Amino acid sequence: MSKIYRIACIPGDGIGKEVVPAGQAVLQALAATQPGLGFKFTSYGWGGDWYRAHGEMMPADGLDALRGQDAILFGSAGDPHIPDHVTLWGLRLKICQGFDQYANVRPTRILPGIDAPLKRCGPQDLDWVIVRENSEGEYAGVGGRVHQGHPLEAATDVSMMTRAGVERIMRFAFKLAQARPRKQLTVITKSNAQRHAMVMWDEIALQVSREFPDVKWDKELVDAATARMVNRPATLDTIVATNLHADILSDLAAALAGSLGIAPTGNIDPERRYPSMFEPIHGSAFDIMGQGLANPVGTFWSCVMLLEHLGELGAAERLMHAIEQVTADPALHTRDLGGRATTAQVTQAVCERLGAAARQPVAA
Ligand SMILES: NC(=O)c1ccc[n+]([C@@H]2O[C@H](COP(=O)([O-])OP(=O)(O)OC[C@H]3O[C@@H](n4cnc5c(N)ncnc54)[C@H](O)[C@@H]3O)[C@@H](O)[C@H]2O)c1
Ligand SMILES: O=C(O)C[C@@H](O)C(=O)O
Ligand SMILES: [K+]
Ligand SMILES: [Mn+2]
Repeated sequence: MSKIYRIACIPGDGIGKEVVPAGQAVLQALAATQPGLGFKFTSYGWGGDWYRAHGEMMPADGLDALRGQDAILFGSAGDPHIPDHVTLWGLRLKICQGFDQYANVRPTRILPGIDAPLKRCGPQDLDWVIVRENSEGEYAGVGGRVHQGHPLEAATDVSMMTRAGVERIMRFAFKLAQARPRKQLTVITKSNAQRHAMVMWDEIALQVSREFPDVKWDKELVDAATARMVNRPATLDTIVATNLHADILSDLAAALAGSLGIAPTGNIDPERRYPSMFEPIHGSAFDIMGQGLANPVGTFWSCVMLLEHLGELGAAERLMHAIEQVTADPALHTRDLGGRATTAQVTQAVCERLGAAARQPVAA
C-alpha cells in the first residue's frame, strides 16, 4: 500500500534555508528508492523575510495551515536584523507551544568518522538522549518589564512549572529510558538554589520513578552535570532536564560529539493531537549563512527522527545508515568538522548512498 506523507517545510532563517531543502532532497531520494513511500511537501516562507513584509514571523492563523500535516520539518528562527526574542517567540516557540509539543528529544552519538574533542571518549562512551521539557519552565513567557529606560526599571522572566507539566515530561523520559538497552535515567536539577519549583521537580521525579521499577535513575545538579558529561560520559544514558537547562546541555552534548551541525531534535506531541516538528538543534548560523557551508547532517538525522515518528522504521534505518556512510568519509566533511565539503556535496552523497541521484538542486 502506498503512503504519501504530508510534510510542512519551514526553512525559516539563515542556514535553515540551506539545510531544509537538503533534508527534503534526501527524503525525496528515500521515496524514489522505496516503493510505497512518498512525501508531499508544502513549504512556508515564514521567518525574518516574512516579518519584514508582514510585521510578524508567521501569519496569525499559520498553525491552522500546519494542523492537518503529518509532520513539520523546521530550519531555524533567527535573523541578524531582528531581535532574537522576536524571531524565536514569533516562530519556533509559537509552533512548539501552540501544538503543545512538550517533549523535545535530542539524541547524541559520535557518528562514524567524526573526530570528537574528548581524548578519552570513544563512540561507545557517548550515547545519550536528552529530553528537554518544551512547554513551560524558563520558557513559560511569564514576566514583564516596566519603567523602561528609567533608573527604577524592572524586568522579570518567571520560570513557571506545573505538576501536570513536570509529570508528563518525567513519565515520557522514564518511558524512553525504559525503551533503551541500559534503562537508565539521570534527572537534572538545581534544587539547591531554586527552592520551590525545582524541589517539586525532584519530588515528582521520585513519584514517577515508582511506576518504572526497572529503570535505574539518579539525580545530578546541572552544574555538576556539565563536568560529568566531559569527564564521565559513559555514566550517562537518558537525561531529562528543564527547558533551559536542557537547551544548554544539548549544545554541549553536540559539541562533545563533534559539532553543533550534526545534532538533531524532535519537538514531539506524544499524544499525537498535533503534528510534531523536527529540526536540527542549531540556529541560523549568521557567520556562515548563504555560503553553502552548513552541515546538513543535523537536519538529515532529524529526518530520521521524523520517519521514526511516522512509524517508517525501515526508511529511518536506511537513511541513518546512509548518513553514517557519509560521515565515515572525511572527504565529505563540512568545515565545522574540519573538512571542505559543501552542503550540496554532502546532500548529494547521502542521496547516492540511498541509491538515488539528488533530485532537486540544493544551494551550492
Ligand atoms: N531552533 C532554532 O530556531 C534556533 C536554535 C538556536 C539558535 N537560534 C537562533 O539562531 C541565531 C544564531 O544563534 P547562535 O549563533 O547562538 O547559534 P547557531 O547554532 O546558529 O550557531 C553557533 C555556531 O555554530 C555554527 N553552526 C551551527 N550550525 C551549523 C551547521 N549546521 N554547520 C556548520 N556550523 C554550524 C555556527 O556557524 C556558529 O559558529 C539566533 O537568532 C538564535 O536565536 C534558533
Ligand atoms: O532555546 C530555544 O528555543 C532556541 C534554540 O536555542 C533551540 O535550541 O531550539
Ligand atoms: K533549529
Ligand atoms: Mn538551543
